[in-house]
Amino acid sequence: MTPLDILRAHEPGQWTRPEDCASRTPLPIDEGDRVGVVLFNLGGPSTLGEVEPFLYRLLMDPLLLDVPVGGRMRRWLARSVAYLRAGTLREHYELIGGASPVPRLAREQATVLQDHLDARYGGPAGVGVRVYSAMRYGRPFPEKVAADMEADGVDKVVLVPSYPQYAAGTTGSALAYWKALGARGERPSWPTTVVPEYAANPKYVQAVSERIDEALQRFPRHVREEVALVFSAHGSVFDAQGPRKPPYCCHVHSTVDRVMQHRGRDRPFRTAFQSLMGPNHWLTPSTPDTIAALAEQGHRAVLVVPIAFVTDHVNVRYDLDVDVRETASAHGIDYFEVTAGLNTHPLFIEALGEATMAQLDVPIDTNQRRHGGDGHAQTYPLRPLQQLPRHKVTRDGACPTCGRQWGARRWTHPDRPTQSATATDRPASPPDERSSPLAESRSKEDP
Ligand SMILES: C=CC1=C(C)c2cc3[nH]c(cc4nc(cc5[nH]c(cc1n2)c(C)c5CCC(=O)O)C(CCC(=O)O)=C4C)c(C)c3C=C
Ligand SMILES: [Fe+2]
Repeated sequence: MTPLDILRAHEPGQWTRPEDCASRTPLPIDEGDRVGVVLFNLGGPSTLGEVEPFLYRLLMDPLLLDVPVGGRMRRWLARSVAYLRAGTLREHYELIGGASPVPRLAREQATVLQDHLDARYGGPAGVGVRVYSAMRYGRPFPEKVAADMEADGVDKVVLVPSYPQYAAGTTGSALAYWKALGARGERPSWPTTVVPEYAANPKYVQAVSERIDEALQRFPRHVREEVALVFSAHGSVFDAQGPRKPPYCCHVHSTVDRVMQHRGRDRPFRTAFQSLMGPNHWLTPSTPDTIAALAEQGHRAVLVVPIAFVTDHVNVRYDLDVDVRETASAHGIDYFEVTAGLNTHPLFIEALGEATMAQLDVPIDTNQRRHGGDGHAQTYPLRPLQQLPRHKVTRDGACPTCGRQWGARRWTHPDRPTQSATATDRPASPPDERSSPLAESRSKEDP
């Protein structure tokens, strides 16, 4: 399917909410079934020669970039901007190793996820699981992946976008493409379920927190205590209002809230949006502005935590690690670091596994000890990793920042079904009010 085909198939107003795509009931799986897990990603150029076609496909996506021109005019515009932007972008890719790391890292994630799903769930349940990596704007394209799945005899499908937070331009776009392929008869029609988001999955949250701890070790010991965190989400255009307003912002704030809750709100933090381009109405504040504001408030050490994507990529390794680092230095930030991507962090792979399994009804209870689970778990975060139980998902999380009911789905512990919403959703008090001049900003993010 060409970028022009997907533009023509696009119906405005669709795919702006997880509800537009998510299945509300788990997909029944029988013993002997072959389940194909499609791990969707944005993709990226694997060579410098692929930079311009990658950009063209991206700029032709009506869900990512909503501009008031269509058809051939849009194609001309996308080609021109891709041509103009490609020169600069190639330089950025050259600086980070000559290509996008996304395709390689996404393949690795798919391999490790497959091993995990097989060992933890598929094997004990007698279900064949195969994980496929598919890219929205690069290779392998979803149509090629669908052909492989057909050749492999897949019976049922789970679509797992690698984006933790739902945005129409990322998850929505991947699903719209998959749906359009089905509508055009370019892939078989399988019984299918979708993971809409996993922004508050406890293992995902814990994996982000571990990346923070690793990166804190890179700061000199004497400043470590005072490092401020800037959670940096990829920018998104923010013009739809009212009930169709996309939940992306609420999901990002949900993730940040859970990570800081997990860390006992140990230090000052901010949430910001990066890599904004063009004159659109982007989510604010921007990452560079936020760092400048922190410098003005007297902070000297900043750790940036990319939060809306799960591998290293050019907008982290160049935009943050090179460009924003210079901005930070110019504003007097003496110590500046960026966390590594989650990539194949074991807890993150387990989170993807839980998100996948939450959409499936498998023939046995994989929580039972004889099936590799841990039977009855009492406390969630302190259990050894291999013993963590499968979590159930509810849909009643509220955004910790604006209070709308579009926060991330809440993951409740199967052995503590009565756990109150307030215990998990309300920002925690700081563990102690230290007498440091930064203490007042530890407890809660500034507006
Ligand atoms: C123009 C509008 C764009 C929106 C809206 C947008 C949202 C968005 N993007 C990501 C994740 C990634 N985007 C990446 C690259 C990239 N994104 C845009 C445009 C928009 N993204 C462009 C033009 C590019 C190309 C790079 C550049 O020109 O700077 C990447 C990097 C891929 C790589 O190969 O390294 C990621 C990752 C999210 C999560 C998001 C959320 C709404
Ligand atoms: Fe992007």
